[in-house]
Amino acid sequence: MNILDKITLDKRKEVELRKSLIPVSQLEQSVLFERVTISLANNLRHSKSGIIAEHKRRSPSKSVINNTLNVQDVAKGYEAAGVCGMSVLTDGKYFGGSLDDLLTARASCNIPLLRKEFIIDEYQLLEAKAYGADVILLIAAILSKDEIKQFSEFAKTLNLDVLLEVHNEEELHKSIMPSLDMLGVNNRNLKTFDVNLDISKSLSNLIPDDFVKVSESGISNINAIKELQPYGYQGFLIGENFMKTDNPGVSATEFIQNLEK
Ligand SMILES: O=P(O)(O)OC[C@@H](O)[C@@H](O)c1c[nH]c2ccccc12
Repeated sequence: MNILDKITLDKRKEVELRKSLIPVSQLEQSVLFERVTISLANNLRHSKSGIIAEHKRRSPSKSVINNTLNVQDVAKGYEAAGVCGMSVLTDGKYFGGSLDDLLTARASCNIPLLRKEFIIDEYQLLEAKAYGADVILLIAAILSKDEIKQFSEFAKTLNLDVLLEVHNEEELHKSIMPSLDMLGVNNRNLKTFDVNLDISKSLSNLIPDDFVKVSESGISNINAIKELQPYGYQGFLIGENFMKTDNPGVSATEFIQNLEK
């Protein structure tokens, strides 16, 4: 079994337990259900740099990235750096994150927050909303076309932006539908962890112009972004490059200043 199958299998069990612990009616009572969300897609459309900065403590491909930071400082630092949005990993087992991280980030900044999660159930979208997300991620590799449609349409009823992630042409073809806001190309193969920026380049012309194009993973310098911009990318999701430093906010600040120079 590949790692993605394993993560998805574990996630199904986890979500069943979560549902038994916190009923939908309770999630819907969160004050954050009343909050007016901020659109990441809009921010990206109007930004020169288009950086989405991620909070990621560890990953199955890299083990520990940073264990000493706290989410509050990272969120404040990213906001001060002028990022378009922040991605918060909420998977515990493989990435060391939690929904509490999302809530802490929400309490610490006013930028769009992406719940970075392996979504396999509508319940997780209600959680995303209840814990303060503005955007959800849907991963084409683990979802059917019908599920992508169902989850993205449900997200829109909650006023959440939808970022759909693909890694190859087949995933892209099954995914294109009007209920998505952004199309992300993951440069990392989630089954093998190989990273190659050429994937963003080769898929770019197959993505219709009405979606904001986002390039994800393995971006470690501004040259990578300068190379990807001519292919129409307006968003760049960066995790490790910032999180591996002692001060991700300062790293993001310097990165954005150099990029906008
Ligand atoms: O740390 P990186 O290489 O900059 O990558 C960030 C982000 O793209 C990556 O964490 C990611 C992209 N898609 C995902 C899906 C699930 C978990 C994680 C991810």
